[in-house]
Parts: sequence; C-alpha cells; structure tokens
Amino acid sequence: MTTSATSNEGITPEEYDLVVLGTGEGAKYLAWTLAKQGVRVASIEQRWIGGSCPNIACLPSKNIIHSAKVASYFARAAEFGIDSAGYKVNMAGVTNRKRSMVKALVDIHVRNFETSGVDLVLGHGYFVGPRLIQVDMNDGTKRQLRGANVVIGTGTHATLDETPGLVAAQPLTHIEALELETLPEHLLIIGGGYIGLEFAQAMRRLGSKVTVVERNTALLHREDPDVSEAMASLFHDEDIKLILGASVESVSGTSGQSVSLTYQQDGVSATITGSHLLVATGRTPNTSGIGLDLAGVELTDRGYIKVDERLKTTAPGTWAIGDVAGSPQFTHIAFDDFRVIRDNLAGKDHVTTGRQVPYTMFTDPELAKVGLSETEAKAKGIAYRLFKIPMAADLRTRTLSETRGFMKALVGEDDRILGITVFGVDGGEIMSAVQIAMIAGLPYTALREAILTHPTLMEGLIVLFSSAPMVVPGATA
Ligand SMILES: Cc1cc2nc3c(=O)[nH]c(=O)nc-3n(C[C@H](O)[C@H](O)[C@H](O)COP(=O)(O)OP(=O)(O)OC[C@H]3O[C@@H](n4cnc5c(N)ncnc54)[C@H](O)[C@@H]3O)c2cc1C
Ligand SMILES: NC(=O)c1ccc[n+]([C@@H]2O[C@H](COP(=O)([O-])OP(=O)(O)OC[C@H]3O[C@@H](n4cnc5c(N)ncnc54)[C@H](O)[C@@H]3O)[C@@H](O)[C@H]2O)c1
Repeated sequence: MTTSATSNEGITPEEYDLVVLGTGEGAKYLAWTLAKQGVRVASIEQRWIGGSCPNIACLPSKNIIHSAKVASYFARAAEFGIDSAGYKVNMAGVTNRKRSMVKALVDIHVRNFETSGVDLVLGHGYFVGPRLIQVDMNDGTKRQLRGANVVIGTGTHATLDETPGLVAAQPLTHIEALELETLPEHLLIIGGGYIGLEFAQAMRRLGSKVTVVERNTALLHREDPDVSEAMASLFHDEDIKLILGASVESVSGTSGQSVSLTYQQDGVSATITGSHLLVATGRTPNTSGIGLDLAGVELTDRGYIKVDERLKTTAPGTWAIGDVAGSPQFTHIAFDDFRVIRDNLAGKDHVTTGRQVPYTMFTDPELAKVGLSETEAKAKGIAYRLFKIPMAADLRTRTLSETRGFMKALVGEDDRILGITVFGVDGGEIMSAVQIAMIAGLPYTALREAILTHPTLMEGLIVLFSSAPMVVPGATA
C-alpha cells in the first residue's frame, strides 16, 4: 500500500487497486478473488461481515425454517407411527441453533479475509470524492481509501413505508424476527412476498397464530394462477389467515405487546389485532447518505445505482454489485454480478443481460422456477407444449408422505425446455436439475430417456416428460 497527497480533511488517503464498499455476496468474492491474484484490495464493512445472506437473511432464515419443519414432523408424528405426546417448541433453542450457525459462518468469512490478503476495514464508509471513500471506523478513528477501481455493494434494507403509526409501532423486520426468543402469540405480517410467506409458515409451525395482510388480490400475483392458488391453499390448510387485496391504512399499538392494523378490503374498513408485527413489504436500497453525488454516481428513479449491462456506474472506475445495483434480489445473482465485474476488470466482455434468474421460495413445499412461465410465454406469443404432473405421480413423494403440489415444464417447438416450475417437496433441487439440462441445451427427450435412480425425486422428471402434453400455439402473425 502506498500513500498520496493529504486530503482537505487532514487524512492521508490510502491508495488501493480496488476498494469495495460492503462485504455482501458479490463484493466479498470479488475482494477475495482479486486479492489472491496479488491485487491490493480493501473491503469496508460496517456491521455484517459477509453481508446479509449469512448474517440476517438467506441462511439464518432457512435455518429457522428447518426447525419449523422438524416441528411439523412432531405435529404429524402419529402419521409416521411415532408417539410425540408432550413435545414443546423452545424458541430460544431454535434461535440459538441459528446463532451458532451464523457465528461459524462469520468465523469462516473472517478467515477468508485474512488468508486472501484483503484489508478488511470495519466501519461506515461514504464517498468524499470520486473513488475516494472515508470510513468512520468502528474504533472511532477515520480513514480515507482511494481505489483505482471502486465497487459499491451496500445492499438494501427492509422498507418501512409512510403508513401512519407504522414506525411508532416498532415492527419487527426480518432482522429482529430472526432473533426472537419467545414465540409471538399472534404474528401479523404486512406483505405476502418471499419474506412474508417464508416467515408466516415457519412461525405458524413453531406455534404462533399468523395473519398475512397483502395488498394484491392474489398471492404471488406474478406467478401463474395455478401456482398462486396452490400456495394460498397450502396456507389455508396450515391455518394461516390470508387477508388479500387489503390496503393498510394505519397501525396502532406496539409490536411485542399489542398491535393493530386497520385496513380497507373491498371498500370495507376492518381492524385486526395481534401481539407482534413483521413488515415484509420489499426493500429500500442503501444509497442515501453515502456521498454518491460526490462520487459522480447517479441513481435510478427507484433509488438504485444506475448501471449498464457490465455493472459500470455513471462514474469512471466505479462499479455497483448485487441488490444495490438493481440486480434481481437473490444471493446467486449477486454472486453472478461478481463474475461479471471480475471479467470486465480483467478486460473481458461479460454482461448481465439474458442471464438465467432461477429462484426458490423456501416454503414447505418449496416453490422453484427457472425460465418461462405459462403467463410469460402467452404474453410473448411463444408456442409451447406443457408437461404437467401432480407431485403424487413422483413415487418418492409417497414414501415421504409429501405428495402436495405439481411440477410443470414448458417445451419449445425444437424440443428444448423453455422453463420449469416446481411446487413440491425439494422443488429447488428438482428445478436445478432441469436448469442444468437447459444450460446444456438438452432436448426434453434426453431427460425422458435417462436412467435415473429409483425412487428419487428426480426420477419424477421421467414421469413428467413422458406425460401427455397440452399444446399451446404461439402468436399468429
Ligand atoms: C430475510 C431474507 C431472506 C432471504 N433469503 C434468500 C434466499 O433464500 N435466497 C436468495 O438467493 N436470496 C435471499 N435473500 C436475498 C439476499 O439476501 C440478497 O439478495 C443478497 O444478500 C444481496 O447481497 P448484496 O451483496 O447485494 O447485499 P448485502 O448482502 O446486504 O451486503 C451489503 C453489505 O454492505 C454493508 N454496508 C452497507 N452500507 C455500508 C456502508 N456505508 N459502509 C460499510 N458497509 C456498508 C452492509 O452492512 C452489508 O453487509 C433474502 C433476503 C432476506 C432479507
Ligand atoms: N427464497 C428467496 O430467494 C428469498 C427469500 C426472502 C427474500 N428474498 C428476496 O428479498 C426480496 C425482499 O423480500 P420481501 O418479501 O420483502 O419483498 P417481496 O417484493 O417479495 O414482497 C413484498 C410483498 O409485500 C406486498 N406489499 C408491499 N407493500 C404493502 C403494503 N403496504 N400492504 C400490504 N402488502 C404490501 C407486495 O405486494 C409484495 O407481495 C425478495 O423480493 C427476494 O428477492 C428471497
């Protein structure tokens, strides 16, 4: 590391080849990878070493969801011939299991920063000039770091909108919900998207009464209607109350004690009261108050960093990565953003356009999708054959007593698979297997004719692609 001229704050900027703001999924892999190649790299992190995913998002939520799955097995024990009389959920124990996992993950991250040679700078960073970041260090000192290249990976936080009384009610976000040590008696959730639905089912299975209030009239309104209906039916069967098409007008009380939501539904005003409130209404990018204007970095109308398809911002030598760049908000996409920037920094040409965006919602059963849905194919006028089977046709589901749901695949005129949706046990794994076939450009017949182990869930793909398809014509000219 070398130093250059003293800045007007009296702090001497430290010069790096690469400075990365944030240590989330893409940012950390970029830092580790380049540092191992001998590049001088600094990573700035204010709180969560390794970013949201291992600390407060994907992995801890899936950890608690798995405890909820175990609880559901206890609740269903008699079905499996087991007497589980008198079992109890200990929420502190559930949360402690999660904490142990998170601690171990953070330890691994710290070691990776040490062994890769990245200078891990712990503090709050903000731009004071182009490619120049000042850091209010957690130890109370200040540093300035300048990068020949700078990557912004500051992520997002839970949106708390202007609904009267919402902020005063001190609602839980996912961060606090993952730290509960006692079970909410009645959890109200605003937002029936990924976070709302994953938490709703987990908390219900752990023993809370749960009500979800969603503004759209259909759950998961961007999915095909059969998916949306199947998810609503699952929630109904698990005794989770769904209030759909509801517009929340005000909130009163305090989450953790007693909290009420007043909402309009079909022109009628109603109030619901619970013990806790979780807000899961989407994300707000972490772009304010970090001097982006001083760096020459422009924002989109929605407040995300404006980037091109190579993830370059409007400022020279300045890139953005992951959620804050407006990329689809998934860890695997932030990771792919890392590959895009890594390659472009190496002088190659790698763009974000046209990439696959698979996803899995970790309800039980899971909802997993990649490629085209029926709704999208119809909107684009693309002809397809639809292969669809109930999960019960996959014999493995019967051995597991997990027969709920269906899988469906769209196949194009050239026999290539255009997309698959699985709402079923281990749907994410099944979808990923088909995704690999899609990446390889395999015709669906290759899966139909494959010898797959019996009885695995993947064997169901033979059943799927051997079923009689429904033919849907494309748009006529
Ligand atoms: C509850 C929940 C569950 C999720 N589950 C899944 C899932 O199962 N699968 C999936 O693919 N995606 C999931 N996601 C989405 C996924 O977590 C995000 O898409 C992903 O973490 C984005 O990574 P990122 O690097 O863009 O941001 P982040 O991981 O949020 O990283 C940003 C980092 O920057 C730091 N930072 C911010 N501002 C500053 C600053 N000024 N100075 C210093 N440091 C700063 C933050 O502390 C943070 O560590 C989930 C999200 C949530 C909230
Ligand atoms: N398994 C996964 O991959 C996973 C899990 C959790 C989160 N995530 C990511 O994190 C992102 C954020 O999750 P999220 O659940 O906060 O957002 P989301 O966009 O998935 O869902 C938000 C929901 O809240 C509803 N909503 C918004 N304002 C409302 C209001 N005032 N009243 C009632 N309903 C309202 C929206 O209609 C929407 O259905 C997701 O979009 C996803 O990209 C992924």
